[in-house]
Amino acid sequence: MDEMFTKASNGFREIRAVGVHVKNGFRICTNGVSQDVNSSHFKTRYHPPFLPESESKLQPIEVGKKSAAWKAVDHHVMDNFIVGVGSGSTAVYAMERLALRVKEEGLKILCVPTSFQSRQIVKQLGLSLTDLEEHPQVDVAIDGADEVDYNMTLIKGGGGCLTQEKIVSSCSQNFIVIADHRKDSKELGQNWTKGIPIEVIPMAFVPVQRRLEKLGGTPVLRMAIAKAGPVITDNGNFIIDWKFSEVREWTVINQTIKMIPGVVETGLFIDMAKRAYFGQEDGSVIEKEISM
Ligand SMILES: O=C[C@H](O)[C@H](O)[C@H](O)COP(=O)(O)O
Repeated sequence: MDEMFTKASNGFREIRAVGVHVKNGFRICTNGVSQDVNSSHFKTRYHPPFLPESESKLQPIEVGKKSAAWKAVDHHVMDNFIVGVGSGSTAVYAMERLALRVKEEGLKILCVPTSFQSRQIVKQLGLSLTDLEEHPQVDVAIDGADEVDYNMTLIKGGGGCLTQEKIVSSCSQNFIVIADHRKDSKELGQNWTKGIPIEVIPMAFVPVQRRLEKLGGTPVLRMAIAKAGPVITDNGNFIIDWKFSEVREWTVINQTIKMIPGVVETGLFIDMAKRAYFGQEDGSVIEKEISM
């Protein structure tokens, strides 16, 4: 495993050396890959077309999601891998790509789902399911995000699946984020304005809301759309969306919120992802990696 990822990183570094000219902060390389020359973090752009031409009927945002998902699956999934499969609309494209690779290349992989949704899709696509009881160590987890800041701190849980997603990604040797370009922010809250999702035990939601109010910002109990009452998570809990008022020290905030009795998990993913793929509307993919 380690050797494989080292090889991949080395491959990127070799690419960096063949730059021919600089445009818009990217070093444009002879092989169609370009890299950021300004950032301390490592940033690569894969130029279109990445997807087959048949994808031209997709909406531009969907092209971005699908390009990012395919790139991540193609780069990071190998034969005999245990793969954590995320939740949400972008993760669906990753699962579809996994199914295609299983069919075309005969890959043998087992999928650990992160929600009822991803478990259903894995089954529908004929992929093989496993769980953390059978495989507590996952080779790679590939999942979407609601927002990703410059430091690769994430907000997740827009679809209410944060707790199982965080458990699976914490068991993964490699956690890869896939998203369309709208999720790529300098600071949290720049593009995602719905707040940080927090999963809470139902009987504790009022005391938790009060404690969150003392931290500043506005905690809002997430209400269901096609059901009376609140959203119920896959774990039978409620979600409070904490609309924060300012950029914070997220590690401290995360620890503070997690210490409130009744809080199950927060949608802040800190120091978990090292690499993110952001799909652009033209089908190109920008990869960001935090250098360790
Ligand atoms: O609870 C949902 C998950 O955290 C999703 O991964 C996240 O909301 C991103 O979803 P989408 O890919 O649909 O934007």
